[in-house]
Amino acid sequence: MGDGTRSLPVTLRVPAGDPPGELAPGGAARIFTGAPVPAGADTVLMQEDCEFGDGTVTPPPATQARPGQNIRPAGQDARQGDTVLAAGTRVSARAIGLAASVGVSELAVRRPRVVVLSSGDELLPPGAPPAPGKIYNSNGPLMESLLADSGFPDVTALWLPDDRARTREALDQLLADPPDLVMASGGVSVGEEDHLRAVLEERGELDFWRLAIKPGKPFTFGRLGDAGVPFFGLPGNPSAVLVCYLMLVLPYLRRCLGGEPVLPAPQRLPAEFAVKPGPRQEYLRVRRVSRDGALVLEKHPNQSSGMLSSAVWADGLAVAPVDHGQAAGEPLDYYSFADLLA
Ligand SMILES: Nc1nc2c(c(=O)[nH]1)N[C@H]1C(S)=C(S)[C@@H](COP(=O)(O)OP(=O)(O)OC[C@H]3O[C@@H](n4cnc5c(N)ncnc54)[C@H](O)[C@@H]3O)O[C@H]1N2
Ligand code: MOO
Repeated sequence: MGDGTRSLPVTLRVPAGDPPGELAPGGAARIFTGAPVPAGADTVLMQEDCEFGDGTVTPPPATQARPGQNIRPAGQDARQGDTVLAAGTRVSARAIGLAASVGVSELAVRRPRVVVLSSGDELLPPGAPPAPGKIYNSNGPLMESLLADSGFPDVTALWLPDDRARTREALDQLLADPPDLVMASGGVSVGEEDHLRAVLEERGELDFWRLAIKPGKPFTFGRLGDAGVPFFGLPGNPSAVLVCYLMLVLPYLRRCLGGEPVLPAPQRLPAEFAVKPGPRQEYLRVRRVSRDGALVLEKHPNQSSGMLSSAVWADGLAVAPVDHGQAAGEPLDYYSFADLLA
């Protein structure tokens, strides 16, 4: 470093990409952003702060320079032997960037294979002409897309009719090459045509049936076949599928993969609406709105579990605890869809 009065000969030029080289004592190097610091140099000054002569440079007074400035030390991001991505880390774009920065071009990943089942004789595939008594299968595409949005793209989607023998056959077929998880919608309530839960009991075991949540009451969990493939039986109502996936299936998948936390921390926000006490924990489709500069929760007026337009209108879920009533203005836990899927 100069003392501000002495001009130094520029003896070296170090473009980015060149090997470091060595700076002779008493000399200065012209160096470019991204270039390695030559041996013998300990400080980089910005050219704007220097004066240039014919092959010489006059640095600013030493008081304006700090040794090491403008140098990124080797090992600043990661040192040899450091774990840069711990097991259980989701392979995000950020993680891929970090792996690439340490020269890693391939990562060993666990990518669960999920089978999505949509059950019901009333279901038509979207795109088919409408027909009396039929509705479009929204849960299949919803489940597939929720899985893809949360990092699980390896999905096989199947349709099951309301038929015990064919349901049995389909489960046997998929157990010939067991996936990591089966997620079904519909057929888990108490109707005579609800066969999935019955076949689960034949072909595996039912761990539990029914939860005190709204929507999602007939939620079913069990294990299929000798492999004990986890089976999530989601109720057929589309908003129940959305809530049960975000609050039950996705946390389970994350826990299996070692990713913590499995749920984001909720935000506590005042609700603009009153809550009536009820026997089930309720997941309300809400959105955050700004009122007089403060964020509050607005509830969609129609919370029917059969509809999805309210889920598209909403930007998240507010949770009303069991047997809990409150007046408008009191706070509730809120999870944004973006946080839940991140
Ligand atoms: N007697 C009782 N009936 C019902 C009860 C109950 O406790 N006792 N619970 C109700 C609740 S809560 C729910 S949720 C539903 C769930 O029943 P299932 O899981 O057996 O579902 P399904 O009956 O097959 O379907 C319910 C509803 O959702 C429609 N659906 C089904 N699959 C799809 C799909 N892939 N895409 C779009 N919509 C779908 C289906 O047509 C029904 O309207 O049970 C209540 N009944
Ligand atoms: O789960 Mo049901 O969706 O409570 O209506």
